[in-house]
Amino acid sequence: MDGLLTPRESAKFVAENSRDVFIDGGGVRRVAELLLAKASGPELRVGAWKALHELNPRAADEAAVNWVFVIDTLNFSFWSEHDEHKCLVGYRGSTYSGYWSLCAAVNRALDEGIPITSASYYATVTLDQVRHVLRSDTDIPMPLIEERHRILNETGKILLEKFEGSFLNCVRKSDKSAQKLLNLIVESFPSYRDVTQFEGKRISFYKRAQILVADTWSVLEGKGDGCFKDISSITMFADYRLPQVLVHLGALKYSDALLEKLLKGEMLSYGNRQEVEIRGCSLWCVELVRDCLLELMKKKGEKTSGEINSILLDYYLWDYARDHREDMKGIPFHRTRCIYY
Ligand SMILES: Nc1nc2c(c(CN[C@H]3C=C[C@H](O)[C@@H]3O)cn2[C@@H]2O[C@H](COP(=O)(O)O)[C@@H](O)[C@H]2O)c(=O)[nH]1
Repeated sequence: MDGLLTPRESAKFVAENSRDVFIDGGGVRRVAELLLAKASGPELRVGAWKALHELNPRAADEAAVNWVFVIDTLNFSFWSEHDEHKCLVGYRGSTYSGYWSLCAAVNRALDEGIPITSASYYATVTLDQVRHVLRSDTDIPMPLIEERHRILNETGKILLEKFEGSFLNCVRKSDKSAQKLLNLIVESFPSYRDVTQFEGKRISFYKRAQILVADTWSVLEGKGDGCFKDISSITMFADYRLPQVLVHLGALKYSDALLEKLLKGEMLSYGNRQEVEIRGCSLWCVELVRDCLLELMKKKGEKTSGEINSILLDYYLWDYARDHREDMKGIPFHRTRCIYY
């Protein structure tokens, strides 16, 4: 698309023109120092994706890649009106909420013999079948079920038409370039086109397309088809959890007016100026944290097993948000109901 800024360019432009969201330099450094202590630990490496998360596939084969594809095709909008009443999915003795409830539901379906990760199935799956696959153990269903059904049909049909029904074929058309794969995803699959306007410019965050590239890199353990030479060009994923944890850690600040609005639980529509500022400043904030962390590591002479990139920082901060839900209760996340994040 002509004149469309990349996610990194978009984030920089938004951060430079933001009125209600601010990056705090001291907070950025404190987050970098928090991460420095973890730099040589088990979390900040590609293997953590499997080691730390029991629902993620163990394998690095075609089926695992197609699991990632259907998960990230549905990886959006899990928040509920009231946090105490939400969709929950019980699976193999544990109960999962939010993003993990999606993974649990998909794994439960596979255990039940429902081929939910096969394009030939979800290209024509019915709404009732999707309701069954994503069913909640509470009376609160997973949000946007109808949209999830529409997107499954749309995406499945395209995967069959263009990539013989397997996302691995799409990966193999990317010449092991993360950026080529990112562009192939947004050109081929409409629901991944996370683009909007800000101050008269066309901007992109591509949250689900970027996390799809990242999760493909992770499930393939950064090897073989997943050995993307430019994986570090992928930025963090502009969702609704990262801004919350960045505010909690003091790296991001909201104006009083915006904070008041979020504390009241007011919805922000997709593409609204304040919603764009939250997403853009969060993305740019993580880029600054990464730069600061790499600087600190150089000074300290810290060596790590692989390159620290924005994906690994994002994964760590997202997991941190999950593990510190109680501590973060006073910090509101922004409520946007959409299919993009
Ligand atoms: N920025 C960022 N956003 C992420 C993820 C993930 C899942 N990735 C994990 C899976 C394997 C890896 O090890 C990652 O740890 C989901 N989301 C987004 O969060 C929101 C759901 O939040 P909650 O309601 O609390 O479950 C929703 O917008 C969803 O799209 C991430 O990693 N980064």
